[in-house]
Amino acid sequence: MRVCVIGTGYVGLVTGACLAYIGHDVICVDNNEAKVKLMSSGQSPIHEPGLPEVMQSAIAKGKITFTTDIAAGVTHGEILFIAVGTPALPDGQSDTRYVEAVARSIGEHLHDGYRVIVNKSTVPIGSGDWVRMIVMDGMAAQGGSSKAEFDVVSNPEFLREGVAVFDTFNPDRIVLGSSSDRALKLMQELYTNIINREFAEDKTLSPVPVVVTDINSAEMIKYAANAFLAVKISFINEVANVCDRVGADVVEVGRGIGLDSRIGQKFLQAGIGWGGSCFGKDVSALIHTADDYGYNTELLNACVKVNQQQRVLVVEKLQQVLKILKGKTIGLLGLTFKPDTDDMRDAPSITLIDQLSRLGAKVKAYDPIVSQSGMRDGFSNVIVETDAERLADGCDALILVTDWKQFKSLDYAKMVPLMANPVIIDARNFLDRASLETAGFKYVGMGR
Ligand SMILES: NC(=O)c1ccc[n+]([C@@H]2O[C@H](COP(=O)([O-])OP(=O)(O)OC[C@H]3O[C@@H](n4cnc5c(N)ncnc54)[C@H](O)[C@@H]3O)[C@@H](O)[C@H]2O)c1
Ligand SMILES: O=c1ccn([C@@H]2O[C@H](COP(=O)(O)OP(=O)(O)O[C@H]3O[C@H](CO)[C@@H](O)[C@H](O)[C@H]3O)[C@@H](O)[C@H]2O)c(=O)[nH]1
Repeated sequence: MRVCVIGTGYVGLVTGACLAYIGHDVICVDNNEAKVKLMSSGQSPIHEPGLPEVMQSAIAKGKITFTTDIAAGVTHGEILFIAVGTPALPDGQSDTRYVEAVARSIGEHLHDGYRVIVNKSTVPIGSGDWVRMIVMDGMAAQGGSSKAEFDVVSNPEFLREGVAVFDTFNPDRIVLGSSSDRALKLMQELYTNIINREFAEDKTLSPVPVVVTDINSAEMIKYAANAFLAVKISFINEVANVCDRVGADVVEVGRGIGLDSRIGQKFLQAGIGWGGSCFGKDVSALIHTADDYGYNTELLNACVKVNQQQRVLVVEKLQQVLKILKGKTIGLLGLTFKPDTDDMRDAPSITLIDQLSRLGAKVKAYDPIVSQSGMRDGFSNVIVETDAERLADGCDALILVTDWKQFKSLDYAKMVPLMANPVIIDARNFLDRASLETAGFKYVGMGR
């Protein structure tokens, strides 16, 4: 099928490349010229395992092209995906201005035929009708000459960064929200190979469940899923804080409760709290939507508060060991919000850098992906080292911030003599306490 994906970030590029890989004819549109140039040469502007291979294979087969020309994309696609960012505004509500610009532009370039316009971006509940209205406005701007027809579908995305390609070929479910049978039929056809697990790791599994529902419910499913996961993490972090006080080990507790099939083992890793581009903004947007209707989301407010406290708690643990942080050098192991990505949006490391700098400490960092030049404006005070031993050199403490798997096998014994003070705060409960203590570290975990 002919597909156009508008917005080639973590979601749009992965979606476009994977759909092209399975045989669709895809045009990816982005208004960032430098990105389009890079992608056209087969390179991915983001670090996402497996993505360059999928892109290059699709390019070699002539299944995907990249352009800044939205008119070309809109003319080409039977299915038009909107996959631009919806970041949070300062008051917590979703900033839908990029979606609006794209929807208008689609309308301005829709001249004839039938299209399915898909909201892939995470958009506030009610955006389906709003996008329809904006597209119609764009079409009206053609002066009544447009003969095009279209339907809007909500098809929220559930991929995780770092495993985005895997998640696209092995989804837990596909959600389709629409009142149009015609549009729903085309969407099911688009995803047939994925539904039948033809590109899945385990091809013997039964087909991917497809949740066909109304647009509002589809939009709500996305927010509710992220909110539930954020609450689950805040819950285990709260349990960890009680464990710290009573002398229990939250890792054991998580294992013990997670074996209950009603609870499940996943998302029970206590630590520095959740971060990333989605949980914070999506929970805030849901809180904001509820507030628009006069409803106070007590549980979600608490989930956010626990998460904010959890980041600060790591600094408090450091203060308990070192007492004064002014004049101390602290080394951060990891900068990205999670492993296997280059994404630092709402990363806990940023809060740590702010807090530690405010308290007068010097901050150094080492991350397998983020280099000194990759640090965004405002963080020039952070020295990004090129390996973990250089990081340890002269530090009064290390904080394990991101659970990159290569951090498990660092030569910690070699790092101890390099440090002014061999302290490590394992803010993810990721490392082996016994071997670090044998190496000479004072080990501090989270809730254990
Ligand atoms: N990142 C994730 O893991 C994830 C997962 C599920 C859902 N989502 C949702 O998907 C959406 C996109 O997220 P993302 O992380 O991929 O965003 P992103 O910021 O990485 O990418 C957005 C892209 O859109 C482009 N863009 C902006 N305005 C444009 C325009 N007018 N025309 C063409 N291109 C334009 C930008 O240049 C950028 O490349 C958001 O709503 C997000 O909530 C993200
Ligand atoms: O037990 C856990 C699991 C995760 N995290 C943290 O939670 C955050 C989010 O992790 P994860 O969900 O793996 O990453 P994302 O790529 O942000 O994916 C989430 O956000 C996406 C954007 O909406 C959704 O598509 C995904 O389904 C949803 O998992 C990260 O900071 C993790 O370190 C924990 O602290 N403890």
